[in-house]
Amino acid sequence: MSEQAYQRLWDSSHVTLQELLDQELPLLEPVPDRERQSFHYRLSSLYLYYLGLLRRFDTLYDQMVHPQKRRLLRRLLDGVAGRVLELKDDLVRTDLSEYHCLDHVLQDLKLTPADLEVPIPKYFLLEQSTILKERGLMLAEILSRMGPVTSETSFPEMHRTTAIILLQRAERARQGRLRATFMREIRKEEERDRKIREEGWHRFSQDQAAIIIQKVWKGYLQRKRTQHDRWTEMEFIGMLPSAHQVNLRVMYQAGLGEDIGRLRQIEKEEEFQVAMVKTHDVLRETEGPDMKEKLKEQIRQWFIECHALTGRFPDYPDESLGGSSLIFADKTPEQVKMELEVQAQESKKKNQEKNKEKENEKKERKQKKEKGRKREADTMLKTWPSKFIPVINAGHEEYINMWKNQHESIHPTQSFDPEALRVEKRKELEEEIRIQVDELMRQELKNLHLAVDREEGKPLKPLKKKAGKKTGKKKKEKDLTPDRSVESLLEELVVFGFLRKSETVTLKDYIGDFLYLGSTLNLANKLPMPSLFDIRQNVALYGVLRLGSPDIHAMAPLIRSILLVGPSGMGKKMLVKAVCTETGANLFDLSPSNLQGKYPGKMGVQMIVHMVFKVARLLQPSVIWIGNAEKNFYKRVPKEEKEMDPKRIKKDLTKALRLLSPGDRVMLIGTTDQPQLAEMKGLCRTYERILFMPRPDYASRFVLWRQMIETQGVQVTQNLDISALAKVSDGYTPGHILQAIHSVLTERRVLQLSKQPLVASEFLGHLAKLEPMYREEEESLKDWYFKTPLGKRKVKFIKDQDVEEAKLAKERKKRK
Ligand SMILES: Nc1ncnc2c1ncn2[C@@H]1O[C@H](COP(=O)(O)OP(=O)(O)OP(=O)(O)O)[C@@H](O)[C@H]1O
Repeated sequence: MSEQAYQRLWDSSHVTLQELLDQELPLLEPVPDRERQSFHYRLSSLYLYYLGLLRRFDTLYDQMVHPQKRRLLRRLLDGVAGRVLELKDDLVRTDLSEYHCLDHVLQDLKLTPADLEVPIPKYFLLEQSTILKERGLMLAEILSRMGPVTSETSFPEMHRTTAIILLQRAERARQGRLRATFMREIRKEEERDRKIREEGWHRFSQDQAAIIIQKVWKGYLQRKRTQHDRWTEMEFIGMLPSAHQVNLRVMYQAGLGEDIGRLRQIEKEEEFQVAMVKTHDVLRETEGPDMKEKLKEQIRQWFIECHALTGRFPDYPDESLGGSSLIFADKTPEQVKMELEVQAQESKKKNQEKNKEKENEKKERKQKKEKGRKREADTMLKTWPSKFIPVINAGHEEYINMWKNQHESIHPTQSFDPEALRVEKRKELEEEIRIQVDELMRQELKNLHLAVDREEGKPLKPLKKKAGKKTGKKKKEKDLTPDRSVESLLEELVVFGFLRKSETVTLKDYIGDFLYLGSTLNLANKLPMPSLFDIRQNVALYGVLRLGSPDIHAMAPLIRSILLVGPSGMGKKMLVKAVCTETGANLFDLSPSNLQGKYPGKMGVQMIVHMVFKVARLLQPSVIWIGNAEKNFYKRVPKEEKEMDPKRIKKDLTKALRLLSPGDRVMLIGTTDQPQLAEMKGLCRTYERILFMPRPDYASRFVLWRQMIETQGVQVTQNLDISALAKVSDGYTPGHILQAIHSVLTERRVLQLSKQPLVASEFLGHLAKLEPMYREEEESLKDWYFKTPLGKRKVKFIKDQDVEEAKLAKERKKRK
């Protein structure tokens, strides 16, 4: 795509953005609970539109070359991503569930399930590629120093004689097979000769022979042609995948174009960086002295005017209040003075009021609890004020003022706009000079106070105590390793196996389809179970988008931990690895089994938790993974695990988690397949979001079979009935399906495929050997989920709805 095409895409994106911003205000108005459905619909459509915008801004930021436009695009991209996260939060509160059935909204907006996929901004990895490489090298170096890895890669030892016997046996078998084939051929030939001898050759005339050959050949040709026509027609109507040779070339060319675009970006960015420094220096030299003098003159004028009006020189505004910039905010000197005094008085009043409020609050809380139940019946739904809308709005305005409809003719080489750069740098310089001038003028004013008013100038007290108190409430973490470098801590964590090298798995590799009947099930008052698509989407939202960018993390609703709950083989570990791959995060392993025998005692646990969280924060983004998370919260520790003492980490973990604040891109991800064994309160308090993963449905199983077979390098043909496989594998997890595929598609079987096509029945034997997930197991997991805080609220909501519907039905009957 050319730069002009990207500009057009940008222009059209802002038309959509404008429409969305217009829809934002009405959302802030509270809506009664009975309008929940329409409120949910509005939220969902906004969410879907923002997702579309996120996709577009990602493409634009990835491909546009102009450095100034890219800076704005980055802000817009982060803003929209943050807004998506906020809307997701609102959706969870409205739906009382982590999963949302948006099929009807998709249908109304003429979108496809692919539009619901959460795009992962490409810059997450591209812009930190060097850091990631360095980190990878450091890890590899530490691992290599530790010596060869033991158990995992080593093979079972075999005695020499046994090995020779094995080889001999294999060789004799090979020779035997060859001889058998040879003998079969000889026997066939003998048979043929015998038949000819007995029956004699059938003599054809030349014409007869020609006709027979033509008949066979023409038949063969026609069959081939018909088959080819049939395939092309099937391809045309989308019943068969199209031949991929064409796609590969096109894809390769597109990829090449994108890479060239990125190289041009780097070139233009470097040019822009040099120009920024140069412009700043030039402006400071040419306009700086004038600016300084002018500013001094204006401030002096303000001193004099104030003195003439109030009889004394004013107090200089403190730097924390904006210094002299406060003076030039289109206000008279009296107004400024009044405002400053009022602020000082207000802060005093507020302190007094606070004490009173605290007492009142206690009383109110009691009353509220009583009223709570009554009020719940007529709750009001509304979205929380957004932190990202102001960012998006500012970006939108900047676009309208500077970049709207700018076509290639204005910046043919995609170099920066020097005039815009000068305006920006001038503002920066003004601010810089203002701070210097403020210092000087503060001194001058002090002298004036002494000389004329004969008093010491009182510096205005900044109103920062309030803010200080708030942050002061949070306990500061005690550094248990103040004298150790990050490198040494890192090395220790690697040596003890707490910091691991994560496998490269992308989120796209997590196969799973959309739930197409969600709203229909909802209408029938049946609770739809989440699909694998929903799970992938939630992991992208909670894990990837939050950890990928510091700007998004700092402002988005804070989520420090998630818990993946599902039967074994559902891909929980795979998702943890995918989060690490997509964001370049470090993977720390604090699973109970990994802690066993390491860092004993109370102090030991405290130290390891401290070290992990400290390094995770310093080298963010980081994922701290706890496998079998239920063990940390066991209701009763099993006898065989008493020695492991899995609960010892619980306290320190919760404490360390609480200390994570916005901007600390560290996420705790727990995985468990037996949450029932844990005590609910502790588990739900530690893990803020619980993502339930039930067994895959038919649609997901269908794509799982197809894609997993294809990733083994096997083209799925019509001989393989995937639908039948999807049907019979109900109850099996993706892990099971993968296992069955691995058992069937051995190297030998893959080589035979051209002669002996793959059929569904081959998989059945292997599948039957695996233990499926039984209904009781699934029911018990579901029961557990509906006892979690969010699950409980959902169940209660459905019950209330049922009661209301029953009432309405009764009333209707009475009226009849
Ligand atoms: N949706 C999926 N798409 C592709 N592969 C999957 C999917 N789900 C699971 N797998 C594969 O199945 C195998 C088992 O997955 P994984 O070990 O992540 O499951 P798990 O839920 O963590 O199991 P456990 O609870 O036993 O630890 C892995 O090889 C993984 O790649």
